[in-house]
Amino acid sequence: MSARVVCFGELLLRLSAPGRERLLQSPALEVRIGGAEANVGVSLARFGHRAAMVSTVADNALGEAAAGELRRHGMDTSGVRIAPGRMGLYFLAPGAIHRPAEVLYDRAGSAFALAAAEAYDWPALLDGADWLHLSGITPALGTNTAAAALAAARAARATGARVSFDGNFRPKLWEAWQGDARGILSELMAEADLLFADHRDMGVVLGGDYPQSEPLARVQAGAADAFAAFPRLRWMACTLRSPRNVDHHALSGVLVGRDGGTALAPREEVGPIVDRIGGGDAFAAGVLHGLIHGWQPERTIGFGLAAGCLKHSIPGDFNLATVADVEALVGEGRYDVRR
Ligand SMILES: O=C(O)C(=O)C[C@H](O)[C@H](O)CO
Repeated sequence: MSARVVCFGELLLRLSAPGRERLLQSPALEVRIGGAEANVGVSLARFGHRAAMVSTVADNALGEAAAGELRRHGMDTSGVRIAPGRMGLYFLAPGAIHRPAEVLYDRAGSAFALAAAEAYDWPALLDGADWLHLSGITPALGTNTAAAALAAARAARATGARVSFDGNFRPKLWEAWQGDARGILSELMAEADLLFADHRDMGVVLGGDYPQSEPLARVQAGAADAFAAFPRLRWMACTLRSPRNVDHHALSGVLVGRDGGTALAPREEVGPIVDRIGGGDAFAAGVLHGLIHGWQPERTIGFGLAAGCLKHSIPGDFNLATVADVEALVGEGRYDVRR
């Protein structure tokens, strides 16, 4: 079964230090294309869905390369606008062992951030869409993108498409313009059918405090608050991440339904990590894939977690795993050489 999924967000160039170096430790930076919503779209395209990107890129070679990279991985970019301005950048030092990864954004005033909400013709862009996927990064970029994200979500409701929203709270971006994260994120979450968020996101948005010591109980308490606050919401999902160190994490996944039913994917040891950026987006694409297929919650969350784990083995922001790769990890003989 293939669905049409429209993803709306900024395309970024990621400039990372080679290997495990610190930024500019040597005079080289590796360039990749990323962006949380595009990462979800590429993964869904690899899973066989009709994934379409809606964005605005700069009218220069960098913008063309970013859109081209999505096409290379099977996304429809006919909804990507080209406008004067610059591409957003982020610099990454991936860290190692006890030195955490560092992200430095350089995206203020990008062509995407400057695009007015009215630049997007949502009824046309969402024509035939089964799902719209958004994240909390887009509204964190300023008033234009916050208005555009809300217009997209409301248009999706009007056309009958479901809305998937990943909280992706990025404090540095909200602080840069003193945006009202709580008010804006809660307006967006109110439109969502599916929310990727944990108790920390719910703390930011609803002000809740989750003193439970057990991680699953905290997530369930956050989910209960989300379902009470947002009547449209049907599912909430998140990963539970326990870092052993920067290069090795234990990951599990949780999917909570409005009826309170909780499906838990058992913990996986993930390490040594090759590249964790985009792991949450790969998980989101995996969960969406399961929901599109109408799978039972246990199968859906198992697939989502396996997709997220596989991303940690792949350099760059995109999860290039196929359905067969993910199913091989969920199944027997997961580490056999495939020949
Ligand atoms: O951090 C951002 O805003 C990005 O979109 C870059 C990465 O692709 C993203 O964080 C991965 O989820």
